[in-house]
Amino acid sequence: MANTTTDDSRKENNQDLTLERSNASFNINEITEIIDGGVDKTKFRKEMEKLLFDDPLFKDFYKTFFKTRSELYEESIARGVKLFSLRQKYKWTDEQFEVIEDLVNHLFGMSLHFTMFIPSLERLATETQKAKWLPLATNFKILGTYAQTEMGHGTYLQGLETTATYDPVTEEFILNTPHKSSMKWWPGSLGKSSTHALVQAVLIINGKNYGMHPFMLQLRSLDNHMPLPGIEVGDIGPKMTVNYNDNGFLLLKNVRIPRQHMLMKHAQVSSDGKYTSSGPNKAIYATMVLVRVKMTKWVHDALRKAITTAVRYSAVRHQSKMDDSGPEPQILDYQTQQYKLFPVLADTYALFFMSRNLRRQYNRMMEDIRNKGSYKMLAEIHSISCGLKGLSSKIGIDGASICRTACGGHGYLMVAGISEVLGLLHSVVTAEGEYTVVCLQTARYLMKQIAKVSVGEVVTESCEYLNVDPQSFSCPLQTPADCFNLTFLCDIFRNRANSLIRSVASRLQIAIESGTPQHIAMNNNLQSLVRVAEAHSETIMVLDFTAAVTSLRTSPETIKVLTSLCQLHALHTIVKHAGDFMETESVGLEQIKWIREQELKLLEIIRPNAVALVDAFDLHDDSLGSLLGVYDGNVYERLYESTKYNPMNQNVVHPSYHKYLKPLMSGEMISKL
Ligand SMILES: CC/C=C\C/C=C\C/C=C\C/C=C\CCC(=O)SCCNC(=O)CCNC(=O)[C@H](O)C(C)(C)COP(=O)(O)OP(=O)(O)OC[C@H]1O[C@@H](n2cnc3c(N)ncnc32)[C@H](O)[C@@H]1OP(=O)(O)O
Ligand SMILES: Cc1cc2nc3c(=O)[nH]c(=O)nc-3n(C[C@H](O)[C@H](O)[C@H](O)COP(=O)(O)OP(=O)(O)OC[C@H]3O[C@@H](n4cnc5c(N)ncnc54)[C@H](O)[C@@H]3O)c2cc1C
Repeated sequence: MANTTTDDSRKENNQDLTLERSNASFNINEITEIIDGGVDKTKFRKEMEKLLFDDPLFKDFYKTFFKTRSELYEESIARGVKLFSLRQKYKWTDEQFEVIEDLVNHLFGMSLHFTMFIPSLERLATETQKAKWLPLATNFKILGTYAQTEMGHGTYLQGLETTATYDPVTEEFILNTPHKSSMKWWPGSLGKSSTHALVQAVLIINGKNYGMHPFMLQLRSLDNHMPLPGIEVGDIGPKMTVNYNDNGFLLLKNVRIPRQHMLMKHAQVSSDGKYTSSGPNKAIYATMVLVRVKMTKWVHDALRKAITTAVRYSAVRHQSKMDDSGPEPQILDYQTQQYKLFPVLADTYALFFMSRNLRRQYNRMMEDIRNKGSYKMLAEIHSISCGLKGLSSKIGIDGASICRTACGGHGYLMVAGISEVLGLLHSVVTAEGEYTVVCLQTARYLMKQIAKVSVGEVVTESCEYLNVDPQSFSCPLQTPADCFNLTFLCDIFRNRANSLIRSVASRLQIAIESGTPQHIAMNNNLQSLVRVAEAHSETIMVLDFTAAVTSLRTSPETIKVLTSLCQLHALHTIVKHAGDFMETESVGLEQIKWIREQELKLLEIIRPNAVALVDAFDLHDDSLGSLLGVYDGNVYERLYESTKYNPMNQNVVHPSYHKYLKPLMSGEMISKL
C-alpha cells in the first residue's frame, strides 16, 4: 500500500521494493499515525520536512561526511540559527521542536540551549530568576549550556571540585576550578558558542561544604564573544562522532558573580550567608531525569534509521544462489539475514512504545510537582528512566551494529549512514549517566522495594510484580503455540526479574549479616545488580509493548503485524538471556527449544511485511541520511553519484602523486637517500 512520503525528485522505484510494498498486508499510514501521535502530527511533520528539506542547508545529509571539523561546526551553527529563528517565527512548542530535532538528526549547533539550559532554568530557578533569564534565553539574547562534568569526575557528583565560595562582604560567589581535574570538560556548545553556562559547583559558605549547586555564569562578552576575565574556554577536540558539536573545557579563576546568580528554587543563600533548602535534596538533578527520558526516544529515532536502511537495502541487494538453477535471491530472503534484522525491527518498535509510556509518566510527575508540589513520583521515575536509558542505548548500539554488518561492505561506508547512527548511540550510552552507573541506580531502588515487600509495605507500580512469591510460579508455556501468548510471556519476564532481584537481595543480606562490610558486599554483587536492573527494564519494555498492542484501536491487520513484532521482541530477549530465564525457572529447557522454533516461525510471518514495517516510519530521505536506504532503492546510482562530491576526487591526479609517488617510481627518491 502506498507510502505517504512524497518526494518529487524521486526516480522510478527499484522493482524489488515496488513488489515488496505491494505485498504488505496492512495500511502503513495507520502505523505512521500511531508513531507520529495522530493525523495532525503526521501533517505537521510532513510540512516541516517540506520546509526544511527544500532548504539546501538541511538537504543531502550524506554530504556532511566529506566536511572538515571546522566546516561541520560552522554549518551546524548555521543550521542551529536557522532552526532557532524558525522556532521563533512559527512559535513551535517544545514538543514540535523535538520532532524537528529528529528530522535533522540533532545535527545543529547550540542544541543544549533547548535540551538542558532552558529546562534547567525552568526547574531550578526561582520565579524572579525565571522572569529575568527565561525571556533572554528564549529570545536568544543569551545562549546557554549545562556545565557539570569535570575532567576528573563525571559520574560521582559528590566529587566535583569547582567551587562557588560565598563572600558576604560583596554578596558575591567566587567561582574557581582549583586543579586541572576540576576544569569543566565535555559540556556541549561550550567550546566556541555559548555566552552563558549553568555551572554546577560545590557551594562553600564560611568554609563549610554544602555540596553541588547550580549557578548562572556569563562566559563571553555579549559584544564581541571574547571570554570574560578569569575565564579560559575552548573545544576539547575530535570525538568518535558529534564532531559538529563544540564540546568544551572551562577553567575559572576567581570569577565573581552576584549572589542572585545561584539558582535558588530548591536551596537559598541569604545576603548574610545563611543556607536554607526546600524540596528533596536531589531536585537539583532534575534536568538529568528529563534528558534520560528523552534519550530513550532518541534511541528509537536513531535505530529506526539504521533498520530502515538495512531492511530496504536487503530487499534490493541480490547475492549468491540458494538454488543453482534459480536467480540470485534478495539477501532479505536468507533466514540468517532475517534473524539478524527482524529482532532489531521488533526492538525498534518496542523502544517506541516504551519511550512513549515513559514520557507520559514523566509528564504526570511534572504535573504533580507543578500543581501539588508533590515529588512523590520522583524516585520511581528516576529509577525507571535510569534503567531504560541504559537498556535502550545498549539495544540501540547492538541493533545498529547488526544493521551495519548486515549491509556488508557498503554498510561500512559513511554514506550508508549507519556508522553515524552508531556513533550517536555510543554518545547516549555514556552521556547523561554512564551505562553501568545508571543501571546501579535502578538496582539500588529495586533493593529498597524488595526490602519493603519483606516487611509488608506497599511497593510502587513498576515493582508490583515483587508482591508475588516466585515459589508459586510455574512456567505457563505448555505447548509451542503458548509461546505466542503475550500474557504468558509477560508473566515469564516478571518472574525472571522478581527471582533475580530476590536472589541478589538475599545474597547481600546474608553477606552483611555475616559481618561483611556493606560496601564490600555491594561491590561483590555489582555485576548481579546490573543484571537485575537489566531484567527489570526488559520487563518494563515487554509490558509496555504488550499493553500498547493489546489496546490499539486500529485495523485487525495492523494489530496482527504489531503483535508479531511484540512476540518476536519478547521471544528474542528470552533467547538472548536464556541462562537467566532457566536459572530462575521462568522457563525450562523444553520451552527454550520451542521458543527458538517459534522465533523462526515469526521470521516467516514478518517477512512479507518487512519493507512496509520500515516504510511505516515514513522517514524522508534527507532525514534518513543513508544512500543505501533511500526510498526509491536506487542504491548503486546514488553511491556512484556521491563520489562526485568527494573532495578526494576533485583532482583527477592528486598532488601527492607529484610530491611522493612519481619520485619513488622514477627512482629519484631512492637515489636521494
Ligand atoms: C541518538 C542520539 C541522538 C542524538 C545525540 C546527540 C548528541 C549527543 C548526546 C548527548 C548530549 C546531551 C546531553 C548530555 C548532557 C550530560 O551528559 S550532562 C551530565 C550528566 N551527568 C550525569 O548523568 C552524572 C551521573 N551521576 C549521577 O547522576 C549521580 O552522581 C549518581 C546518581 C550516580 C549518584 O549521585 P550521588 O548524589 O553521588 O549519590 P548518593 O548521595 O548516593 O544519592 C543517591 C540518591 O539520590 C537519588 N538520586 C540520584 N539521582 C537522582 C535524580 N536524578 N533524581 C532523583 N533522585 C536521584 C538516588 O536514587 C539515591 O536515592 P536513595 O533514596 O536511594 O538514597
Ligand atoms: C557526547 C557527550 C556529550 C556530553 N555532554 C555533556 C554536557 O553537555 N554536560 C556535561 O556536564 N557533561 C557532558 N558529558 C559528560 C557525561 O555526562 C559523562 O562523561 C558521563 O556522565 C560519564 O561520566 P565519566 O566520564 O566520569 O565516566 P566514568 O565514571 O569515569 O566511567 C568510566 C568507567 O568507570 C565505571 N564506574 C564509574 N563509577 C562507577 C561506580 N560507582 N560503580 C561501578 N562502575 C563505575 C563506569 O561504569 C565506566 O565503566 C558528555 C559526554 C559525552 C560523551
